Amino acid sequence: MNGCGNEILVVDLRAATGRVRPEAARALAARTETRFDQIMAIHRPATPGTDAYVRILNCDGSEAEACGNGTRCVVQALSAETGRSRFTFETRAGLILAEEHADGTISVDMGTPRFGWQDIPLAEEFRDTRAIELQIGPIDAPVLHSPSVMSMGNPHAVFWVKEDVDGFALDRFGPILENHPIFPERANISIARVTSPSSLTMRTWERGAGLTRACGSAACAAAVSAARTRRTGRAVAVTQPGGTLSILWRDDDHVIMTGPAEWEWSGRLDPETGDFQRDAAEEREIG
Ligand SMILES: N[C@@H](CCC[C@H](N)C(=O)O)C(=O)O
Repeated sequence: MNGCGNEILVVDLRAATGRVRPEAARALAARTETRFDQIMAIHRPATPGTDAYVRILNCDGSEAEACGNGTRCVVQALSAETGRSRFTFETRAGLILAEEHADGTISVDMGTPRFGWQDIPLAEEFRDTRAIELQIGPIDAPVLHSPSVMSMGNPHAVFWVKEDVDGFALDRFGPILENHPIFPERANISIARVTSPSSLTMRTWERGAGLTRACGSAACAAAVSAARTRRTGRAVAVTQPGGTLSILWRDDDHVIMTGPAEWEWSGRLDPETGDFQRDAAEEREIG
């Protein structure tokens, strides 16, 4: 499936006992046919009252706490299977509530943002995480500097720019910043530009996945950081190369992300080895 072009393998392991091994994830990611940004592995619920436990893997085999675009894909897959529209998932970041609307778009309650340096986490104390001392490029003329940092369940840094976000070599700066010692658990790195009091454009270098066409949690992080720094209001349309998401930072502090999900193809996977066989059925669209 994909969520705004973020390539997602939704792996149904509810009837299985195993897990997707990191080696299997890397093998799948290495093949053109099964290349992906994240795996959303659906397991039987671990906690009463939830519909599933969802384990999230990046294409480098690392685990992530949150994945907004992938969560919308899981909702659409389970809604197509069950006819239900509301779901509660458990992830490493906690409980996630989501709902499919009549027009096919899906809203995910991404939880509440955290701004404390230990919560993100950062390697050293920063009292104000709206803009931290971090820069890349020549010391006296940095290309990117002073990012807003926060946790949306997973760590994010958002660099604010005034120019077109496509003009920055994120493929070059992304890996350096993702692995900067200030981020002991690495970080998702975004470049964002405010285009109006209610809109942003952005690009993201994802932790464990590299450049992607969209990142839901990064869109939430950028929208919250924009509102927190008084660059925008609390309802923002965030446009990424793969499409636009609506983000609302509600007054109760919860962040609601709304956008599409799209089914592409299916197949059978061995989660131990990554062996994969695509179904004969041709591409179809749900929702
Ligand atoms: N694409 C995702 C984010 C996936 C996880 C991220 N790369 C991480 O390691 O934190 C999204 O849509 O949120």
